[in-house]
Amino acid sequence: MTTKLDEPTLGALEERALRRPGTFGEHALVACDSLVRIYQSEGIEVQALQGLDLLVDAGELVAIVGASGSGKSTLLAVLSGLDAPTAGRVRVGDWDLMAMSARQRVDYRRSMVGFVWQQTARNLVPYLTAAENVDLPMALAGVRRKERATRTADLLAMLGVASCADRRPGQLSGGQQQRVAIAVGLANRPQVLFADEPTGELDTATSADVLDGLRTINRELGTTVVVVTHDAGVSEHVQRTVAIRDGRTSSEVVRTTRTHEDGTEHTVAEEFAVLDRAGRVQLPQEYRETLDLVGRVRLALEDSHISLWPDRPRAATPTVPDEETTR
Ligand SMILES: Nc1ncnc2c1ncn2[C@@H]1O[C@H](COP(=O)(O)OP(=O)(O)OP(=O)(O)O)[C@@H](O)[C@H]1O
Repeated sequence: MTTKLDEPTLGALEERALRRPGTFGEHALVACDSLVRIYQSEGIEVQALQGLDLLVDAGELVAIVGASGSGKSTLLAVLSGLDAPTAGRVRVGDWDLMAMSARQRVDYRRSMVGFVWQQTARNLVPYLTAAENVDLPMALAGVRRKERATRTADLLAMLGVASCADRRPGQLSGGQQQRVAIAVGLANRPQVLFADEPTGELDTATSADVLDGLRTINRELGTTVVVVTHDAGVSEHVQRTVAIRDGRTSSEVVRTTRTHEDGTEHTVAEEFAVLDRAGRVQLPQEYRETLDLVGRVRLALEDSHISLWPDRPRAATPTVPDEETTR
């Protein structure tokens, strides 16, 4: 989106980011604090990230969803060390991505993080077999041949593609290619695997297989996984889904498994709005439409919650139903 007059200036955003205390998300593995990324394109400013906050704990499997243009790829480019934000802070493990030299950036990309991209051609070398593709990053990192062979076999087996070891990418289905790509991304034991639309070119059934592969490696190896997608259906496969809107985190869905008294289990999905550090909260569109919330709204602090309702004559709002409460 283009810059509007009432949007904060870059200077103001930078100043705000620097004012923040340094402890934000100190226990998280991935911490994005007020990330801003502004592109200059033919004299027009595009604010792809507008103060985005995101925390991911070690061992989590998180999906980041958002409409086209919401800033997902920009965020992933920053987290993968390919792009630098205009302002804000970003840390992955002990790596401060704002202060890395070119050399450190290469080390970071080789040792700390792994990637799976939407285009399989970007993930796999076409003239190498699946096993050779998994072997390659380890060979470049100087891992001994025997250890490489064991790890390659283990990863391909874990991802259900052991039988594809001697085939080239062109001889594999799209889903098999992406599962081999996950193995390649994990070869050098990264702490985090970033996947950008890994199921974007696949049908629903094959997508489920690939997501299952991500869940398996998250569970078996403990690798933290961040999947970026425009497919809201992915949220059914992960514990936490973070929605991005207009370059900011807007809401989160957390799925937990609860056990009934009779021992049966069921999954509960709870939606949360995300309050940013300036106190802004984005109300879900359906809430705004249902209550016709536009422009100025009434706000009241209650004992345990905040009430918010349309700015209409008082007679029309004698009580505040629970549904109008923000969380
Ligand atoms: N290199 C660039 N130059 C100028 N504008 C850019 C550039 N890259 C991205 N943008 C703009 O930044 C905004 C966010 O883009 P981004 O690609 O991060 O969104 P996205 O959520 O990944 O979208 P999609 O799902 O379509 O890939 C968009 O308005 C886009 O046009």
